Amino acid sequence: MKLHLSAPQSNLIESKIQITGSKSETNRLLLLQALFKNLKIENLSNSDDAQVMRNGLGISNGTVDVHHAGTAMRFLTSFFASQKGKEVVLTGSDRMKERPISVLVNALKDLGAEISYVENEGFPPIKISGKKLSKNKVSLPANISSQYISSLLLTAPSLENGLVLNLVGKITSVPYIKMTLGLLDEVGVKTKFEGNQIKVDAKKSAKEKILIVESDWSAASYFYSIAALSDLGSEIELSSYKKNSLQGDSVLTEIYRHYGVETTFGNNGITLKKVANPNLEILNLELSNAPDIAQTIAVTSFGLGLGCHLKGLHTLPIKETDRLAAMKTELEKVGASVTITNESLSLEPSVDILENKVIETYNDHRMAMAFAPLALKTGLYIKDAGVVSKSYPDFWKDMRLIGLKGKEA
Ligand SMILES: O=C(O)C1=C[C@@H](OP(=O)(O)O)[C@@H](O)[C@H](O)C1
Ligand SMILES: C=C(OP(=O)(O)O)C(=O)O
Repeated sequence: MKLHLSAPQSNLIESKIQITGSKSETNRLLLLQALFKNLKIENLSNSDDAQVMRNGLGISNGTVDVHHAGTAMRFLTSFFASQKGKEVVLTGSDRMKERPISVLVNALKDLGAEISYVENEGFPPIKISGKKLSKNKVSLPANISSQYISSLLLTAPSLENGLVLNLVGKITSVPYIKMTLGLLDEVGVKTKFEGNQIKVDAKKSAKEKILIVESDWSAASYFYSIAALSDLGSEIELSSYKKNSLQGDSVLTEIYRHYGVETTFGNNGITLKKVANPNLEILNLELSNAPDIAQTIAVTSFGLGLGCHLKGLHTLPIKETDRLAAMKTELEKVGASVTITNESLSLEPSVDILENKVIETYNDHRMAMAFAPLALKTGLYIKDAGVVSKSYPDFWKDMRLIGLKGKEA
């Protein structure tokens, strides 16, 4: 589906949006619910990624296809490997077959797991014969993806003696590891994270508990971008968010002050207000702890004609697409001057935005959602706009609530 986006009637935006539950929290809690049957979960994400995670957890024998869902692939690998009697082939989309998994497979094999590669060494699909894992200490690189670490941590309570992880190298996407530990703590699992070592105690059962998933902060980033690109006085209410969030992307509240957007908390949510014009200085950010909002920030900067230098982006090339290369290609299409390295993206200040260009989305929900706010400044086309359902199926419906109409082209 190709959508043509055009500016709303007025760039003074006033709206209230209820955003779906965090995809990251949801996929963690679904796995923990499979280990601790009496957990109840509310405000679950309605994303494709949550759906494939739920479906996968219900399969004991046969093929499990997680499509594009990275956390489902990584989290289910440890789950199946440590569940005696599970015999599965864990596969995904063509892109998923290019997203490396050897760090996790090697760690699980060191713990005694039985895993083999079905096609290419180091990549999905993988054949897993679940078994009781005897060992409980393992080292693994921490600078490639935090998901490998979260995967082992989530499964750790079901191991006979818990688990001790020694993390090698610079730890990336740290807030996601802390989210995992925070949720383990919430269900009563004892954990300790000191230096480069994480310990998780074994736990066979948990008390009945209702866990409420906070709405998705990465999804909130697109409304921050809209607020930044809109007129002074715009006000957008989003729910349901809280101040002491487990999500690292809540750093948006600080980052978007640079663009004149203030955040206030209240009524089980946040209100974004455009209170000032943007700071015209180049925005320098190190985003290794919030990789998923890099695309949003780059487009906001471009839409305001501002320069930015975003680094700490070394994980972007192995996500849904090579996000650095994709962002360079698509931003240059609309007139940006972009420089990328293997871990950074820099934008020169710009004056013109080329209108009615067709933005490719590369099977990446965040390519579609990051570019959508640019419609406040110029008409543009979004190709394969349905990709948003990976994390935010109601995205285009909510864009219409904001006044941003997408017409099928
Ligand atoms: O653990 C998680 O829920 C996630 C971790 C991050 O991946 P990396 O740790 O590979 O950066 C992030 O990009 C992804 O959207 C979700
Ligand atoms: C990278 C992402 O997800 P995953 O790694 O789970 O596919 C994302 O949602 O931006």
